[in-house]
Amino acid sequence: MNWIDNLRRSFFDWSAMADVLPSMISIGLKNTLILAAASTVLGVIIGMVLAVMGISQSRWLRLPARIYTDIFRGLPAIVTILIIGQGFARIGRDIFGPSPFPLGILALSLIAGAYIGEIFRSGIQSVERGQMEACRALSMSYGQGMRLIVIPQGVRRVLPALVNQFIGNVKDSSLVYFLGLLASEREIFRVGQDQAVVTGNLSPLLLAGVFYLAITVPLTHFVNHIDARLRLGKQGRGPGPASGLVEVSELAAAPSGPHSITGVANCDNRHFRGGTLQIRDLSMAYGELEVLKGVDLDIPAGTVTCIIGPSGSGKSTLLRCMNRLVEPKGGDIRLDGESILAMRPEKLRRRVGMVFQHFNLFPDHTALENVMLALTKIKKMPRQEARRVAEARLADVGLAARRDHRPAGLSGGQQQRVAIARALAMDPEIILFDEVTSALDPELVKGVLDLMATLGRQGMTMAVVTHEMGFARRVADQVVFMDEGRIVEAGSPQQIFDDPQSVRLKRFLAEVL
Ligand SMILES: Nc1ncnc2c1ncn2[C@@H]1O[C@H](COP(=O)(O)OP(=O)(O)OP(=O)(O)O)[C@@H](O)[C@H]1O
Repeated sequence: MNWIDNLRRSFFDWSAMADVLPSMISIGLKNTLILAAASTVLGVIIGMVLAVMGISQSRWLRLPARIYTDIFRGLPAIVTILIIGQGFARIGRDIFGPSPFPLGILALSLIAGAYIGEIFRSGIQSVERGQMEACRALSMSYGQGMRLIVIPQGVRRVLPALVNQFIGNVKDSSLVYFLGLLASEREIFRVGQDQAVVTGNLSPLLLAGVFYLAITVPLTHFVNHIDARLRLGKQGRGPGPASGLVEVSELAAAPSGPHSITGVANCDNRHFRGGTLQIRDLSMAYGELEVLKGVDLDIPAGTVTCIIGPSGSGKSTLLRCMNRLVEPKGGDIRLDGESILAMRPEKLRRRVGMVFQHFNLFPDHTALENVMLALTKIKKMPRQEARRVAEARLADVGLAARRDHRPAGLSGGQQQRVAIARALAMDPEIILFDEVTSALDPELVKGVLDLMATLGRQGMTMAVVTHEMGFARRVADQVVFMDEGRIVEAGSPQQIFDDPQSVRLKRFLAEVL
């Protein structure tokens, strides 16, 4: 059993470990943490700049970011550390004095920055486009949308990868000893190695290994825990997302009865001040593709206009022109007589709200926070007042009890009703609904349509792109049939559904009814 004895002497010399332990903690651990933390912080700053440059529209910003990343990711860490630490030693001495420690931090930061930049860039680009659309529809500028929603969401998504990078820096910090650190600047590895030379065995290095693991393993698990917490949030009181049928029975059991949404009784007396839209000779193209070709349409105040037509006929594009999520190529749209093309888009979108097919709720925010966000950040409402308004709007859509739930904890129908509450909270004169029930399971469609019908009765001006012909027939004041970028027919539901004139509309109705 000689080899067991050898192993024990090499790795488990307890007295050698005990001797090195104090300097391992007071010198090695301290310096390793300083190197790793400082280079991660600097790396995050460099990485954030690189990420913003990397997603910029300008290739003159993208190109240097790309070159930087390729160089510092491509070089082995030790090469960068030696080039920076020794190549710039004189400048380093002039700036920082004799210690190579700051240059070591700089070298680690430059390496980390390249990786962190890529992490941030992919995180930001992984945020769905709909999130920015929702921000813009809530009258945020591009910068506000990035700052308040897209970047925080992207960063949260890459939190585990960032911590991996910190762990990488903890490990890479062991390479800085090549620069010839002063005794008091040694990191964990160097302290262990020096002592290993003195004792003639590897026990101090084994202890160094244990120190590295003691830093990195708990950190990984802690971050996984935080990540799960951030993703799912604190689930609010009451049941989680129940089956669709449970939700339907919840709605039916609500105080105001099955034909309106919970709490709508509270706002049945409400009357919206709807605005008027006049669309004249509107055209719009995506590059060469002409999508709208001279559209004329009047949407009177307090009325519901349903826009129907085959896929690709330009319905969503027409809607998006009304709040300038896309810019028309020609023609004009007037809101209460004033051309929307002359307005600042953010100002226009306060007056013209929008609800999307895929809800586009902010996943890191509870239902209440989703509704409050634009009130506090855009309308600059005091928090207490914003909270009161948001609670009232959530009650209007029957979701008072679920205000502390995040979108992931709500059914599709509930998410869509939160999205409607979010649009309503801004007090718009007009709301645009873009196929808002198309992504919902069949049993949840009715709750959302009933809510929209109630809003229509209360005088909200609404433009609704829909495939729900029953809803259009029942609720619309006018129905507009579009095909190939033109309005082919418009009229009352009776005219459109019972007495279609054009061959195209007859064929469309034969397909869908
Ligand atoms: N961002 C875009 N870039 C390029 N083309 C687009 C874009 N968005 C839409 N289109 C094209 O414009 C045309 C009209 O699209 P639009 O979404 O307005 O139609 P729609 O009637 O709403 O269709 P659907 O009912 O399928 O949503 C389609 O041919 C579509 O492929």
